[in-house]
Amino acid sequence: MDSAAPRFSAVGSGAALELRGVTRLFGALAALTDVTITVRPGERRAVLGSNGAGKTTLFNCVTGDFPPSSGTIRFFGEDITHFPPYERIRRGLRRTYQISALFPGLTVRDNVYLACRGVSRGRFSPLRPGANDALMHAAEALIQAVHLTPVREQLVAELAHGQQRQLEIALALAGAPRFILFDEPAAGLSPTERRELIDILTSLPAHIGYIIIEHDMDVALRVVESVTMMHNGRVFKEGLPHEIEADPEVQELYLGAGHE
Ligand SMILES: Nc1ncnc2c1ncn2[C@@H]1O[C@H](COP(=O)(O)OP(=O)(O)OP(=O)(O)O)[C@@H](O)[C@H]1O
Repeated sequence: MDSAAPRFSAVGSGAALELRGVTRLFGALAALTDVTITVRPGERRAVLGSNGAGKTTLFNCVTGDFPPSSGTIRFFGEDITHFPPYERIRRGLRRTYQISALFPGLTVRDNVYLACRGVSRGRFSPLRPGANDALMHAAEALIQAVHLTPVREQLVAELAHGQQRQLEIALALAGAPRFILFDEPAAGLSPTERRELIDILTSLPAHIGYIIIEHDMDVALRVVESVTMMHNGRVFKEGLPHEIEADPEVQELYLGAGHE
């Protein structure tokens, strides 16, 4: 993204997400070792690395799915290292999963509405919402943001795979997030669906930063302005997308290892 520098200055200078010396052990295995990463508000970062590099473990530590063994994690300046996941969600952190978390028997609109309702702190009537319901308006806006307006009345089970992935992004956008962790959003997508995904991610509001784990380099490097390369649970390299792409060590370690 060429306009990265002006976009950052417009959204603030403190860190959105800051990991300091994060280590995560599973018995004798160190899935993460002394990982230090700083992501600014509004920044979009790819975390790349071969299988087992520690990418998913990194996400799990940030979301609170399991805590780090040592080190600290700050979210917009606040130490969240030992917060339960829901407290992180309340502060505007979201995540998508490789495995779908959708309700297949409900429509697109109902899925997004329920997500909006789930992260809202208001009280609700048990009656079905009307068209003027504020949360319903919010849901419609999110459906539009992920290009699903034409299929909003369809059941999720009837959607194409790519549309389901788009819907997952809408759910992550519910309730004014400040930062999103995207876990391989391009997995299993067709070339057309990948282009659509790139369009959706690059059109997100400027203040929403994210980290994306993505094996598809064509997608990853087009939707971020910075890259962290991991290897064996450690940060191996950081840089701009074109620097990482051209780096001989990265090419040998990752690009040459079956990833295109
Ligand atoms: N719950 C767990 N229990 C034991 N070991 C785990 C657990 N989760 C991850 N690991 C191990 O930690 C290391 C890092 O795994 P992780 O899933 O974070 O890597 P990854 O970079 O996300 O890989 P992939 O690209 O295959 O998803 C691996 O050796 C993995 O086997």
